[in-house]
Amino acid sequence: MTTANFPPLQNDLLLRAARGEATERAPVWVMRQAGRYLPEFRKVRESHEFFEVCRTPDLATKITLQPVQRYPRLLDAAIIFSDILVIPQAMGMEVQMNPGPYFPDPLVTPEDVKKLSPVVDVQKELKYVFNAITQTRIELNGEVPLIGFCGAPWTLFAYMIEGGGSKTLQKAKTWLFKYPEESKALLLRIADVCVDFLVGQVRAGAQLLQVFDSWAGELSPYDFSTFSFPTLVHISTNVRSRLAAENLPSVPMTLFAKGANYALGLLAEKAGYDVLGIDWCIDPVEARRLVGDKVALQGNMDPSVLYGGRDAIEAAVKRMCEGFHAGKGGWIANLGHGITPGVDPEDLRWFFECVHKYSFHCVHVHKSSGAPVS
Ligand SMILES: Cc1c2[nH]c(c1CCC(=O)O)Cc1[nH]c(c(CCC(=O)O)c1C)Cc1[nH]c(c(CCC(=O)O)c1C)Cc1[nH]c(c(C)c1CCC(=O)O)C2
Repeated sequence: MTTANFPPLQNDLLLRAARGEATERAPVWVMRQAGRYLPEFRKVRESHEFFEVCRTPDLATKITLQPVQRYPRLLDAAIIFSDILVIPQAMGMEVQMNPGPYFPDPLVTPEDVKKLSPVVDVQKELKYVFNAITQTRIELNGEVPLIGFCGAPWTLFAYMIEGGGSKTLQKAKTWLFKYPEESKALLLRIADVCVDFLVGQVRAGAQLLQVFDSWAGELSPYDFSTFSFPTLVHISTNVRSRLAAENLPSVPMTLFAKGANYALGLLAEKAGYDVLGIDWCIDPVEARRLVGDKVALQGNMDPSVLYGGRDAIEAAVKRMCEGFHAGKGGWIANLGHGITPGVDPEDLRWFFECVHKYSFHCVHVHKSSGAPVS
């Protein structure tokens, strides 16, 4: 099976919105949509370890499809079931999930970089992700596009040094400020693995790529532009040139730099992504003002609104739709971060239904009256 003979795509709302084209309503999906809030996901996890699921294409495919099957005609994208931490594993580090990420042997000083594999054969090390993507593309049967992803170098660097989650990122920041040159070298080394990984995902069948810089918001604007931003540009530039050189589809690219709302103008202007994801700490109108019409936006309802019941969800979705539709440019409806365990799957269904209802309304009114919606 090659990319050319996958089943034809029946719903291209996501891809059109990502390219900034007008859509009849906003496409919608949610980060972590195949996850612990779903009983069918937890059922699979009862008998399989987290990374075992990632490494077994049958299981990764099954879980990727779970939300698509549960919410037929409501969901406009699938995202491959995997984790950002497969890159540190491919670079030679051990990572466990118990229940959060845990690295038994993190990088403590720049000396430890020697412990990483000198050359990473991404095609071999992450073949299981590529196989899962190809299998999912086949089983999706063209229903919705499939998103591939990776972690951004700064976020991965932080995990590799902290050895897991952290409130202050004290160890990772010690590296940045004490060993800036060694830090930049390691960040670029991770970025090169990201490039190979993302290109491989498109070769395997991914139709849009998202880079998650989940810890971008922990950096000052200066440190973000010094340490993270150059690696994000490295990724977008090299992925695009490699896709062109290898005659692969030029898929849209999304960057979600969580918390880096201070950098939205810079990112829209110079990072080289088609879509910028935003969290809930910025108003959609303000985000659109900062990025102009250069990129599509993705986001941004606070995931915790999903705990607030139907009226709260409907009001928040309506407000979000009005905010995003008030400006020009593409919009992909999403949460401002991943969906959390404990959300009732029926409340997520309601979120999708509200996006269908209100984003249609906004576009419609906008077009027919020529005036922004009140
Ligand atoms: C930081 C990060 C990680 N992983 C990821 C990020 C970036 C997005 C973000 O900021 O949330 C990305 C990720 N992780 C997972 C996906 C799958 C696709 C999807 O549904 O979006 C994606 C895109 C599955 C997962 N990754 C993980 C789970 C839950 C683990 C389980 O099954 O027990 C899932 C479904 C575990 C994971 N993986 C990670 C953490 C911190 C945790 C534990 C805490 C948590 O669950 O949020 C690292």
